[in-house]
Amino acid sequence: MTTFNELNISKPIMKALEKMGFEEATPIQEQTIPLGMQGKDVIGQAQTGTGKTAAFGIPMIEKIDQNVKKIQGLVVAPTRELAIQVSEEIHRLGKFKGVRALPVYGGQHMDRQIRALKDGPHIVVATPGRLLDHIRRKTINISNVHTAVLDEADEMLNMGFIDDIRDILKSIPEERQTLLFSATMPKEIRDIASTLMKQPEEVKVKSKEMTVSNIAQFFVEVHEKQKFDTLTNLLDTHTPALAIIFGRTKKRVDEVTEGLHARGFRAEGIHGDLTQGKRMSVLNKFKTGKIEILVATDVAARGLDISGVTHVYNLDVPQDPESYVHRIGRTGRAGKTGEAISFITPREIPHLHLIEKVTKSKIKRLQAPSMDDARRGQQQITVEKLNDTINKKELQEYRETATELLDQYDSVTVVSAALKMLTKERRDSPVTLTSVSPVSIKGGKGGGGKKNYRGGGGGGGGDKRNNFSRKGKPAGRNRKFQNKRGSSSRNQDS
Ligand SMILES: Nc1ncnc2c1ncn2[C@@H]1O[C@H](COP(=O)(O)OP(=O)(O)OP(=O)(O)O)[C@@H](O)[C@H]1O
Ligand SMILES: [Mg+2]
Repeated sequence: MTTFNELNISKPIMKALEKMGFEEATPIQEQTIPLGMQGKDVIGQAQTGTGKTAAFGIPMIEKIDQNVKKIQGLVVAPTRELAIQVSEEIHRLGKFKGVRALPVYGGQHMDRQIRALKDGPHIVVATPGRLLDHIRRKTINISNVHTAVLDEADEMLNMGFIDDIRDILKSIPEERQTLLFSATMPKEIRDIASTLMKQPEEVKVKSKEMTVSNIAQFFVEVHEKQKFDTLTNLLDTHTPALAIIFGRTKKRVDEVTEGLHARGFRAEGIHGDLTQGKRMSVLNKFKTGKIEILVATDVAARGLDISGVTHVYNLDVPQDPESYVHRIGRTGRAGKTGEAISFITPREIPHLHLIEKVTKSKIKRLQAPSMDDARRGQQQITVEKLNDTINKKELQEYRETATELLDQYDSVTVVSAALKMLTKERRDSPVTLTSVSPVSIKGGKGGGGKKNYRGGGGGGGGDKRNNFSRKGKPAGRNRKFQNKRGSSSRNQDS
């Protein structure tokens, strides 16, 4: 157990860490912050939700001279939402040092971005495409950058951004420090990545599994045509506080969202075809609990840190094991628990075994719940509400009417009627989704570079200890904490 004090972190950042409620460093932080502060290039791999952002953020902020109004640190991340989130975390960490971070991403007005860039941020957190745009138009000056970070490096290289990343890094002085982080780092990608770095130190937090142990992993075997009914039965049985449902395509996400509305769920979809404004508003609604279900493509699979996500459903099994690791990693973060349930069609069972083998984790079979199970799940919520009301003991003014009712009917009838009134009635509107074809092992990713999984790809670091301690921040489901985070986080885009 290492406290941040022992890592020689400066006073203003210590103050920020205290404010954020971080008490001890996580294993990846403990191992990479000292290397980062020595100026070394680092490849850092650790499981999802174990604090990699602060692991690269802290050393980067330490090196910033806040009196120099030039971009000195650059973080590149694969999606817009992630760029915003990382920028916010850096803002929180660097606040007392006076370090300013700016997210720069596509879908935002160029003019506004250019103005914000002229304002002299110390750190820019960008998506690769938009950053290159600025570099080519000479509307960004990154010639003073001394620290560059590739967050979710494997994903960016996987997506074919390698040339873009090379071009970006070419615009930065060669004597820079380069940090590269992800929960997954297949060997091929690690080899490519290391060509961008100088004798990188590799830190892989040791663990048997690629996934954190606080995510309970299940699968249901289900035919394509039954997926939607099984999904709503599961939702009614599990009654998640916040759930993310991953679908394979944008169309799939739209159809599932519509279907969920038809059955009375508060759900919204997020994918790459939506306007940036819509993407942000959907995510904000989810973060603040205004909707309980986020239906998403893989655009939401990497890095997003939404506190209070209790369940992840893979309505369609992900194409590769890395994607599985990241998707399910949207729950079970910062030491909290979560559940991940993957829908597997009979033909996809071999693919499931491949995922188990590569991630070295056991995915347990779950019996698909029946309509009756779902109904009981919903009634259970009502019973909990009733229990709460009984415990509050503010029932005096209802007693007389209650007694009158009990003179007329037997008690089971009265309670049944009350339960019926209070329970969300299932709407069984028929929903038909357009079928997606099963994933096959040979399929690879969009026909592109097949990976050799035999080597095990490397277990994302795991902390057996998982000893997150966050002062005053309760663990487990907690909407209040969620709301607090959601509203306190500064959105520099608006
Ligand atoms: N030392 C710490 N103590 C308590 N909480 C922490 C600590 N470090 C990070 N956290 C919190 O843990 C959560 C997960 O952190 P972060 O998003 O950096 O994980 P990650 O390792 O980057 O995950 P992913 O692989 O999904 O991107 C965040 O809410 C973060 O604020
Ligand atoms: Mg991350």
